[in-house]
Formats: sequence, C-alpha cells, structure tokens
Amino acid sequence: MVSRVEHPAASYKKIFESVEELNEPIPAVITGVIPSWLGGSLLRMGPGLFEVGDEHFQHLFDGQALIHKFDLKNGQVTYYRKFIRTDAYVRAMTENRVVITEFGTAAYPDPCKNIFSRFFTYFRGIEVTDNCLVNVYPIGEDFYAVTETNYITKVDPDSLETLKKVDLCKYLSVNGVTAHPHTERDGTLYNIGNCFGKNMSLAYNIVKIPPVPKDKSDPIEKSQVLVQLPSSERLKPSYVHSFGMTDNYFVFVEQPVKINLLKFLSAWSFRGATYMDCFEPNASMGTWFHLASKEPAGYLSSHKFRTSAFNLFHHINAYEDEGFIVVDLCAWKGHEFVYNYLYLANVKEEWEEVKKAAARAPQPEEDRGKNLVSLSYTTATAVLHSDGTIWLEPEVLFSGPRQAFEFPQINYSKCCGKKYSFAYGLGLNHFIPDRIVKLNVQTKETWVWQEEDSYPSEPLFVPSPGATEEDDGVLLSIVVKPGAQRPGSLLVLDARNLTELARAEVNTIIPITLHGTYKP
Ligand SMILES: CCCCCCCCCCCCCCCC(=O)OC/C=C(C)/C=C/C=C(C)/C=C/C1=C(C)CCCC1(C)C
Ligand SMILES: [Fe+2]
Repeated sequence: MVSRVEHPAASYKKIFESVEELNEPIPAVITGVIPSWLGGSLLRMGPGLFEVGDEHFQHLFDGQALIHKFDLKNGQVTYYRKFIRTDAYVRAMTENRVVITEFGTAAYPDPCKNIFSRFFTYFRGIEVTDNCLVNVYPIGEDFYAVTETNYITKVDPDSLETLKKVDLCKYLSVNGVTAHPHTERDGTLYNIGNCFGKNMSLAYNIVKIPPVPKDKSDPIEKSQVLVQLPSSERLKPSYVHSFGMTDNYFVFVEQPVKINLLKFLSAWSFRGATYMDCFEPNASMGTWFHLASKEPAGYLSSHKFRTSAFNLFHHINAYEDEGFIVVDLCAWKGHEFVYNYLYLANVKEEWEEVKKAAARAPQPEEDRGKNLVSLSYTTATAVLHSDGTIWLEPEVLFSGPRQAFEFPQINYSKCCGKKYSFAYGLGLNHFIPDRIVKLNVQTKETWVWQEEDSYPSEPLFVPSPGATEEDDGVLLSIVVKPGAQRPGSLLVLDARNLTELARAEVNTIIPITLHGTYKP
C-alpha cells in the first residue's frame, strides 16, 4: 500500500480553507448504484472556519466546528452542513475576532475595552474552549459534537441545530475526556480523561455513562468514575486521544507526550499562550501500557508493561486470545509531539515543503521484534525483566516511509474487543490524506482506493444487513477533488475489495473532516 503519489499542484490546500454553511440540504448527483439497504445519515465533524475578522487560526485543530451530513434515502443523497453555535463560534462572530483560546491559537483581550477590564480578563481564569470539531456520536438517544475538553454540545442530527452545551465537570471528576469513547451493545459508554486530583495529584479516570434509564432521564446525569489509573509523573499527565477495550479489560497507553501542569496553570495568565504550549516530550520514559479490569473495575497495578517511545492517537482494536491481550495501534515512533507538525502554515505549504517537514517529524513506521510470545500468528514479543517490568516489542502490521495508516476503523459492532481481521484507514502521504486502505491485521494483506488529486476522509464501515462475513458491508468516505466540476462527494466502497459502488457528488468544496458516525 506504499503510495508513490505526488501532489505537485498542492490542491490539498483547499481542504484547509473556510466555507459557508448551507441554508438547506443540496441534492447530490449519483453515479453507480447505492445499495438499497443503505438508508441513514453520515455525520462528520471538522474545522470549517479558519479565520475571523483579520485573525487567522494557527493550528489544524483550531478552525470552528462544522457539522456535515450526507443523508441517504431510497437511492437519493443530499448534503447539508452547519456551524455549531458554540460559545467559541458565537462570540467570535459577534466580536469579529478570536475570543476563546483554541488548541494552537491564542485569544487576545478585546482592544476596545479599557485597561481595567482587560486586566481582569487576564485573571478571570481559564476559559476552556467548547469548539467541538473532533467527533460526533450518540449518548443514549441524543447526539453530541465533541472536542477533548469538558464541554460537549448536544446537536439535532436531523436539522443540525445546536441544542445545548453540557459541562461534564458537573457530573464527573475529569478535566476533559477523549473524542473516542467505546460503546457496548446495550448503549453503555466508556471514556477516559485526565483528572487533576486532590493535592495536585494526577490521574486518568475511566468513566462510564449507562444506557438510557427506564424513566428516560438523561444518562449523563448517571455518569460515574469507574476506575482511576495513576500518572507516571506527578505533575505531568500524558496526552490521551483514545484507549482500548476488550471483553474484560481497558487498555490505556501512557505516551511520552506530557502536559506540563504548572505550565498549563500558569501559561494562561500570559499573553499568547495556548494548549499547544503546555505539551513537552519526556525523552526517557518510553511508553507505558496500563491495564484495568472491567468487572469488577480495578487497576492492575502489579503489571508494568513498557516499550520504546511512540506518539499514539488512535487505537485500532484490542482483544483477548489464549491468555494474551493483543493491542493494535497506529503508532508514530519517537517522543516529539506529532501535533507540532500540524500547524496550518505547514499543511498548506507547497508539496516539496510539506514533504521536507514530514521527513523531520516522528515516523509512522516501526521495527520488527523477536517471536517470544506463544501466539502462533504474531511476531510481537513480551520479555519479563528482573525488575518486574515487561518489555514489549511490536509486530509491525504496516510501515512505509512517511506513509501512515491512520484514522482506523473496524466492523465495530461485530469486532470491538474481539479477535478480528480487517482494519480500514486513511492513508496519509506526508500528512496529506490521499487514499483509503484496508489492512488484514492477520496476514498484512492490503487493498487501496486512490484517485488523482482526490483527498478522502476516515472511512466508516457500515455492515450489510444480516452479514455473516466480517467485511460484508460498505465504507463511506467524504472525498474532495478540488479541480472537479462537483468537488465534494460521498464515496461508497465495497468493503471486501475497495471497489467503488457509487458516489454522490455536490457542487461545493468540503473542508477536512476528522471523525464521525453513521446513523442508520
Ligand atoms: C483527516 C486528515 C488529517 C490530516 C492530517 C493529519 C495528520 C495525522 C497525524 C496523526 C493523527 C492525529 C489524529 C488527531 C485527530 C484529532 O482529531 O485531533 C484533534 C484534537 C483536538 C482538537 C484536541 C483538543 C484538546 C484540548 C483542547 C485539550 C485541552 C486540555 C489539555 C491539553 C490538558 C487537560 C485539560 C484540557 C482542557 C482537557
Ligand atoms: Fe481521533
């Protein structure tokens, strides 16, 4: 699956540019045949506004949250999008400037205010962003657009209207949770987040939101902390973007990208500080794996699993087999933070510059290990050392120079936490998304969908009704082809071999989307 594709025209810049929301859904022009059983909505989140007034957002994860929807019904498709009315968005629109500090862009006090109110603005404390550009998923019967802070935003999945802002701190002892919860068949939802505990102690809390109660009340009100995991450093928790879940265990990977809490708490009183300024690498800790049992919930503190340094954003899947826990991840070798390379100025460079920057960044490839684990199908190793630590070496499932397999998806309803064969992902070519990949995690066989000057998004797997095979279903991805007559499209691929079944094209550019949900 190693791509040799080049992008000299740099048309990928278009997916990092602002667009307007739509007043009503627009019909798409369909080629091919959309399976008749495929009726529902593809909901996705991403940044859609990259500047306000004369101020530009700096980082890929700063643009204001835009929700996208492709509706599929009776073989017809429409496309719709709306900006989420977060406080960050509404206040930016009202004041025509960045009002709330984003991940990599600082807000400055209003220059029109007098010196006293500007002074007090500095000391009002941290105004945490609610810019929910990362993902949208259901909690009970409701849908929420989310980032990684304590604020999540309830949205109407039909009209895309913003309904209400919810502060998770009211219900849970966390400073934020990931945008990648796990959901069980009955609707129970698990997530993980940093918690700056008592006496400045730090921990990661795994939290649980139950299914909708019989009285139909809001399940978020019944949230609870299930288990607490310790931080390797007292004042520096690691950045956490996702976690793994098997039938009986939670898997938390503590990566060497640290949040310096002192910097975090003090940085905000200085002009121009952002979340990005509070991260720092730990060059000596490597990467720590933590396990917690689900039932009864408890941290397994006697197990000290360690491996060499990598950045981790996305778990692919984890499962138990013959007494082992197999954990599949998208890893980036090294301790330097990959997000340092995702400033908009970098990803909007000309192609040769994009390639040079990606060559300096942590690499998605890994080295091969020795076969000491007794599972017949893996070369991954786990070696017990005299100090009680267990040193892990991975088996590399895919590796290519500056070619990442990222934004992984699986047949979630069938395979989450279970032994499985197929992962689907977005192929990043020097950070530019330019192909869709299917990977057989057992045999390492790959399949690729790729088209010239086309930039796809994370492919979501939708199973065929009554399917018995793991890969019997379709992949849905938003593809942007900037030079085309109808540059935005919904692509429907046969998940068995990545052949195109249909595409539904609209006459608008669709900016980059990060994650989303298919609502049947
Ligand atoms: C789709 C194509 C992408 C093209 C480029 C991608 C390059 C790929 C690099 C690897 C994959 C990265 C995946 C990341 C995906 C993502 O969605 O990230 C978005 C994350 C955001 C917006 C995180 C925001 C987090 C915040 C504001 C956290 C705040 C906090 C702290 C830092 C400390 C604790 C408190 C608090 C407030 C929670
Ligand atoms: Fe993510």
